Amino acid sequence: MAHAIILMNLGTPAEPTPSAVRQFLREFLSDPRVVEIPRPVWKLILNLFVLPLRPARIAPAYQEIWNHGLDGEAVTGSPITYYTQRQVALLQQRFNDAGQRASVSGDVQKKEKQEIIVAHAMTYGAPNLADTVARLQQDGVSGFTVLPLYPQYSATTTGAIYDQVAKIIRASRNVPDISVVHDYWQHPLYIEALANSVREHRERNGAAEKLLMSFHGIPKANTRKGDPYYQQCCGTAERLAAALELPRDKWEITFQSRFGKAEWLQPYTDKTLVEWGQSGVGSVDVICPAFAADCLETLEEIAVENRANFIDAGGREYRYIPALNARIDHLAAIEAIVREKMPAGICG
Ligand SMILES: C=CC1=C(C)c2cc3[nH]c(cc4nc(cc5[nH]c(cc1n2)c(C)c5CCC(=O)O)C(CCC(=O)O)=C4C)c(C)c3C=C
Ligand SMILES: [Fe+2]
Ligand SMILES: [Fe+2]
Repeated sequence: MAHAIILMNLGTPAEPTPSAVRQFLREFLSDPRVVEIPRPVWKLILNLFVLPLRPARIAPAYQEIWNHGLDGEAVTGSPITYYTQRQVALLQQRFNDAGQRASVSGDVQKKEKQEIIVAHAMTYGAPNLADTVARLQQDGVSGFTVLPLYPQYSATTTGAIYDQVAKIIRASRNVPDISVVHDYWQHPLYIEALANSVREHRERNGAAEKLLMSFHGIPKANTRKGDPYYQQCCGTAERLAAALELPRDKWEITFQSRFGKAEWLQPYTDKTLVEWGQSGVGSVDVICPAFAADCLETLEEIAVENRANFIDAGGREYRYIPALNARIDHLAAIEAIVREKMPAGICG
């Protein structure tokens, strides 16, 4: 008997080409969890405007981040996949080491010990969750703990993963023993890892005048309808600021990656940086706590596009603090979050 931990993130195109980006966006943007516009209207917009035009515009940005790492990391392929695979390998190692320690100390009888297998899946693109679960079942896995790598719950991200789990359950006669972590926006080890990353960054570069915490946005209407994402982002930001003992005028929370014409969560990251540059803020550190791995939205939109927004508006120094990626304290947080969700009695 074995138990599997599946780390999930959003996904990415198979290649940085317009046709692969189109294929990825078609799957992603067809999910009613992501875009809530009535289906017939959205289908028209998607097929007439978004899919014919956006891939050619976005593919060059994907080309820039492909094989691109921060701090000298030798990233291959799309960074989000690379870092998720690193997280899988390091988490597997942690469970193997813990299992070995338990065997040596005699805590676990050999016959009781369950093998823990760590894998990853992407909500869109490859590898998908259904194929991953089926493959693991063939390898003898009977129980699953799914960790959406989204610290803050949103129906657009974590909700979409619950849908995919529900689909697997609906299609099963002997339904798998499967549980999903709902959120971890206030987990002390997650907050500690974020705070450590800011502290280390400041030790190397000095502290900027302001710390900007930029979260991926969602439409404002989703919050009005009950999506807790906004409140959870604010909760993470306040806890991070408290851990760093930052006075309120030294940090700000903003929302990035607006898509379409509707109003999204505010303040917007790009507008804030322009305002700061124009109003004499000289230096800014930017962290993106909602992203467990660096990806297009951090490496391009934050580290490149928004740097230009700030500098062009008069800002002097702009520093992006990398996502938690494969940091040891991030893996410690992930391990703790998963262990808290795993059924009692499973050890590894
Ligand atoms: C259309 C609406 C979108 C919503 C709602 C949305 C929410 C959301 N997304 C992430 C995390 C990521 N998004 C990424 C890329 C991306 N996101 C959207 C749109 C929405 N996201 C698009 C169209 C794209 C693709 C790029 C583009 O065309 O602009 C990624 C990066 C993937 C990669 O390949 O690197 C991540 C990660 C969160 C956390 C979130 C809501 C909380
Ligand atoms: Fe997104
Ligand atoms: Fe974006």
